[in-house]
Amino acid sequence: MDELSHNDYVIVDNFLDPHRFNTIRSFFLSHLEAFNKAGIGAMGEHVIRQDIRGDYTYWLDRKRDTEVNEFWNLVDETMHIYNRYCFLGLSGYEFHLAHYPKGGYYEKHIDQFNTRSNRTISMVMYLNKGWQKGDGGELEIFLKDGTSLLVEPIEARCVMFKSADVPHRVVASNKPRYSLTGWLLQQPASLGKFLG
Ligand SMILES: O=C(O)CCC(=O)C(=O)O
Ligand SMILES: [Fe+2]
Repeated sequence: MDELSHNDYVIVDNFLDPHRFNTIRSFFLSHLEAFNKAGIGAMGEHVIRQDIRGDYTYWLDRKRDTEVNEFWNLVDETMHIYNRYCFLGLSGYEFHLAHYPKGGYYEKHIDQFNTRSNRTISMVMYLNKGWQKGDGGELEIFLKDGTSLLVEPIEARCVMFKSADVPHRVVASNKPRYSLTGWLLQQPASLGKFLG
C-alpha cells in the first residue's frame, strides 16, 4: 500500500494463493465461450476498435458468479485495506475476465473514460500457467520519468496502479493470455455528476 502511494503502481507476486488461482482459472476456462469482443469507452460511447485492443472479455457479477466467492472476499479485503490505510473512500468495483488470443494487444491508454472518472485503482491478476520469456503479452507501464517497465503476466501475479495517472499498454501476446482485470471505484458515477 505504501509502495502504491509513493510509486503510482505496485506488483504483488502470489497475490492469488494456489487455491484461489485454480478456482478462478477453472471458472475462466469454463466460460471462454461466453466472452465478448471488448470495446473502448463507457456505456454510452462504447465502440469496438480492433486496432486499439484485441481482447475478449467476460464481465463478472458478484450475485451470479458465486463460484468465485473466494475472489470476491479478497476484493473486499483489498478495498478495506485501501480505505483504512490510504483513505481512498472506495465504495464499489467492476471486474472482467480477459482473453487475449495469440497476437492480441492493447494500445497505450489510461483506465479512465472521458465521461466517467470514478475508476481509482486498476488491478490486473494473471492466470497464465508456465509463462516464459518470449511469450510476449507483457504489460508496459509508462513512468513519470519517461522510462517504462515491462511486467510479465505470470501466474498469480497482481499489478495495481492508479487508474488516472499511469499510462500503460499490453504488448502483443504470442500465446493466448488470460487475466482478471478490475477497477476499485470511488462514488458512483451518477452521484459524481451531482457532486461535481
Ligand atoms: O492485461 C493487462 O495487463 C492490462 C489490461 C488493461 O490495460 C485494461 O484492460 O485496461
Ligand atoms: Fe488498462
